[in-house]
Amino acid sequence: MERVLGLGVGPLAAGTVGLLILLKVIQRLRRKQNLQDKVVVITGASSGLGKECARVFHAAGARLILCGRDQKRLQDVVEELRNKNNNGKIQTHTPCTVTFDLSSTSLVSSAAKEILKCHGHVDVLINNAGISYRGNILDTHVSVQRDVMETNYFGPVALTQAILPSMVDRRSGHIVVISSVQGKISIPYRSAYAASKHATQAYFDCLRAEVDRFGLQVSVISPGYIRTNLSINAVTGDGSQYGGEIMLLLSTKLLFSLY
Ligand SMILES: NC(=O)C1=CN([C@@H]2O[C@H](COP(=O)(O)OP(=O)(O)OC[C@H]3O[C@@H](n4cnc5c(N)ncnc54)[C@H](OP(=O)(O)O)[C@@H]3O)[C@@H](O)[C@H]2O)C=CC1
Ligand SMILES: CCCCCCCCCCCCCCCC(=O)OCC(=O)COP(=O)(O)O
Repeated sequence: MERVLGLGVGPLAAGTVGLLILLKVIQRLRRKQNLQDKVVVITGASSGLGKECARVFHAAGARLILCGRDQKRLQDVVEELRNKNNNGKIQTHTPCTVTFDLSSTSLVSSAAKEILKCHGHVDVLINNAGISYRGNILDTHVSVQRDVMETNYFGPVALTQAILPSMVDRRSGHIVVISSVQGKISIPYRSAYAASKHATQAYFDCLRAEVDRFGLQVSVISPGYIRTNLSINAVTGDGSQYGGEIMLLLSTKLLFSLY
């Protein structure tokens, strides 16, 4: 009996592992298939995480709407994607662009109309754009606290609320927001940023609970540190740009040139 069991366990384990791998492959293929022709909006698509998302979703065949404040930078991303060779396996689409400043919430609703005009609806909204802040609370103007909140919190809220009714009407849509570990844990000298991400976490958690009945999905993504331009572009307590890594870069270059 033991020998029979012994003989049976090896093939059974191998078969199970094989089945699990097959399941994973099918799941991955289905996920990719699901993105074919889907209308995906990405804010902050000119740089960092947003640009990387654009590459991945474009390669999966999504119809992208790329957003940011600078048309030229967005157009550069569009050109990069158009020149990508995907071996013809997946049908890709040239992305549209919509340029607007998320911190001017009064402009967001007209931007949302422009977004909805591109393909008539939105399947996935990725609220990614954001800015960082570095400063001591004692030296930070309240206006800076407010500015960070406008971009990181009220901007995504306004855009989400402008797109949401069309998703509810279709009983379909996925809203994603890029928060941060700092949406869960606060660390010193990052008050405005951590506060904006905590607010983001709370708002989108509420939204998830409210729109589940319409079949809509809401995901809050909380990354740790990723090397992008975020730190360089951080605002400081007086509203000026931090640019810390540029200074580090310049001083290293200067040291090398002196040497
Ligand atoms: N990098 C990291 O370590 C982490 C980042 N995150 C989050 O990821 C998101 C993306 O950051 P990351 O890619 O790192 O940063 P980047 O600085 O590389 O990109 C930020 C993007 O946001 C856009 N943006 C900034 N301000 C505005 C505005 N007022 N209106 C419209 N667009 C704006 C920028 O576009 P443009 O300037 O052209 O308008 C740019 O495309 C942010 O929400 C950030 O908080 C979360 C955790 C870790
Ligand atoms: C047993 C004790 C455990 C204590 C754990 C404390 C862990 C604190 C971790 C804090 C991680 C923060 C990750 C932040 C991710 C993020 O949003 O990064 C971007 C920025 O913070 C903004 O960039 P900047 O470089 O300007 O800070």
